[in-house]
Amino acid sequence: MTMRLDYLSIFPAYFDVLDISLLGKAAVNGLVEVHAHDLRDWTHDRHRTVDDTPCGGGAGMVMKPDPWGEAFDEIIGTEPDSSVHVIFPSPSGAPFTQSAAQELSSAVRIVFCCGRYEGIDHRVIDYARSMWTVHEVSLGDYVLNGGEVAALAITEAVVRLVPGFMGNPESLAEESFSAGQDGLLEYPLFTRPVSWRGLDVPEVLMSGHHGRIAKWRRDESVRLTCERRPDLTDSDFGVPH
Ligand SMILES: CN1CCN(Cc2ccc(Cn3ccc4ccc(-c5n[nH]c(N)c5C#N)cc43)cc2)CC1
Repeated sequence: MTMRLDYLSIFPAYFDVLDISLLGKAAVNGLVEVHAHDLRDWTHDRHRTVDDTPCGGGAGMVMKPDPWGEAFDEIIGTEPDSSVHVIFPSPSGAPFTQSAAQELSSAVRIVFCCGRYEGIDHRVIDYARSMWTVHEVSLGDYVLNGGEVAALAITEAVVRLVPGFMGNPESLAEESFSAGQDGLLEYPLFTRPVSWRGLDVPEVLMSGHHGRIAKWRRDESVRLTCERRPDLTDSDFGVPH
């Protein structure tokens, strides 16, 4: 089943990068189909205007609803369809998580609505909710200038989970935030040479003793998680929930 990805933005060139690397290969293999659209193609004035001043006053500009509505009609259609997932990256969105990426990896169609300025007229989101499955998501607690970078990050997190995308699906099982790791951060990784600029690979990893190696890796994951992500640990026992 091919996953269709659409990107609506006033900077559609952001998504040219999706033609390279693994994502480009997935497109070639027919796993994903990528379409980037310039929102200004649905404006009708000489200046191709997409923004206006905020009702009620305030700083900056707000994206007008009209171009979004006309773009939706042409790109998605005018009939409700809950199988279409419409993603609005937003600083006020719910934190995007690995489980959200996992859920979206089985979607047949995802449309990314990349806002700019101070954001998109809220009626656009309300309309989309009346038609499709809408996700207002945030990458994290820092401010970006628009939704494009978030759309690229979410795309990579989702598409790499699509069956057939990753050459070695086993590598997905051992990742941070994936269910199999009990919510722990990944342990430190090493490869050859064994000694590099006076720094050596931990001896246990060269011992060939799989039990000791597994214990060292688990201990390192717990240590790192307690140090860097106490929010993921249970303070009573120092281990993840
Ligand atoms: C009255 N004030 C009240 C505070 N706001 C705050 C504000 C609103 C928009 C923008 C710029 N912008 C426009 C579209 C858009 C989408 C995503 C993101 C985004 N930022 N950080 C993430 N993790 C993001 C994601 N994902 C930013 C975006 C910046 C700051 C301004 C108006």
